[in-house]
Amino acid sequence: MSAEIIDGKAAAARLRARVGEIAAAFEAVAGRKAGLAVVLVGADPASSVYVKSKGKATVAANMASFEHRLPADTTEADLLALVDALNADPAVDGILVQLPLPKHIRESVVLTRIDPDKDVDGFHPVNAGRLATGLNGFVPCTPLGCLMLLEEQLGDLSGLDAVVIGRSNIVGKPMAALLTKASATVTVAHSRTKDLSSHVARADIVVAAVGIPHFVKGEWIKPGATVIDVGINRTEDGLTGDVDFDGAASVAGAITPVPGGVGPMTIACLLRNTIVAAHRNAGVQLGKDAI
Ligand SMILES: Nc1nc2c(c(=O)[nH]1)N[C@@H](CN(C=O)c1ccc(C(=O)N[C@@H](CCC(=O)O)C(=O)O)cc1)CN2
Repeated sequence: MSAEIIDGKAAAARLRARVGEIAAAFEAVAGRKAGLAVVLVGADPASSVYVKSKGKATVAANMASFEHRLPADTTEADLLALVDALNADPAVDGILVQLPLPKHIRESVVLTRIDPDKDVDGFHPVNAGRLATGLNGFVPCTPLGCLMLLEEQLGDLSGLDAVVIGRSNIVGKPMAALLTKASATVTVAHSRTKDLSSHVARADIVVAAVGIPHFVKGEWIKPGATVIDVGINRTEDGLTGDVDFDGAASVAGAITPVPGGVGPMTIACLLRNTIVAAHRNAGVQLGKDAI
């Protein structure tokens, strides 16, 4: 193995600590804690663990956590009523509805009901539009975490060739927008891309977000490239990413592991978005480069 292993756990711990400092200062000025409401419908085991981790991390970062666990047969109307109540609650700066939702609830209807200024997940079309047009809004946590890891690793990304594999609203599309904003030259590849390996072979940065274990082969990677693996696939062999880690690590310059790479950055960036939301909602100034 020649690649440097990018330690997402350590980067996330640093970001969480920084958010905690800013949140303590916010409380002193605003006279209240910043607040994050997390809503879980049903009892999917992985989602349940993520929601618990979010609550713990929120409290550890000096913010208030409001957890709402609803039964799996909750109606869409009842969930929307809860979102309306959270939108109107001045103690709540950020709202997150854990995905996936049960099949009888329309995800897009629920996500577009969240007040865009409390949408710390960055999934509302208003925030997607803000990101696409370079306006200030909330950026989805996983791609924001990937960008932070990339900038920590490489510094300025301008002029670099980047391939994003996957075009979901949650990761692929916002990741491509963030890399474009950082002046990288971006290719968005997906399941219908012809000759994917030739695109990957040109890339200085590869972001894999396809949801297929070991989909990206080591022999596709350009020597010295930086590889960001967003995949979290539960297989018989345990948790694996979308990249053939051993193969890619033997040629890449740097690579994120799974677990311990991008995943921990998702929750750290959620805290980051929440403290930013709190400052905006309370009209308290936050330095441009504070976080
Ligand atoms: N409303 C949202 N729903 C979902 C999101 C999201 O950002 N907003 N992302 C994922 C799940 N997720 C957070 O919600 C999440 C996924 C993974 C991790 C993480 O730290 N993973 C660890 C491994 C942990 C494990 O064993 O499962 C790692 O990669 O090291 C944190 C958060 C879908 N839903």
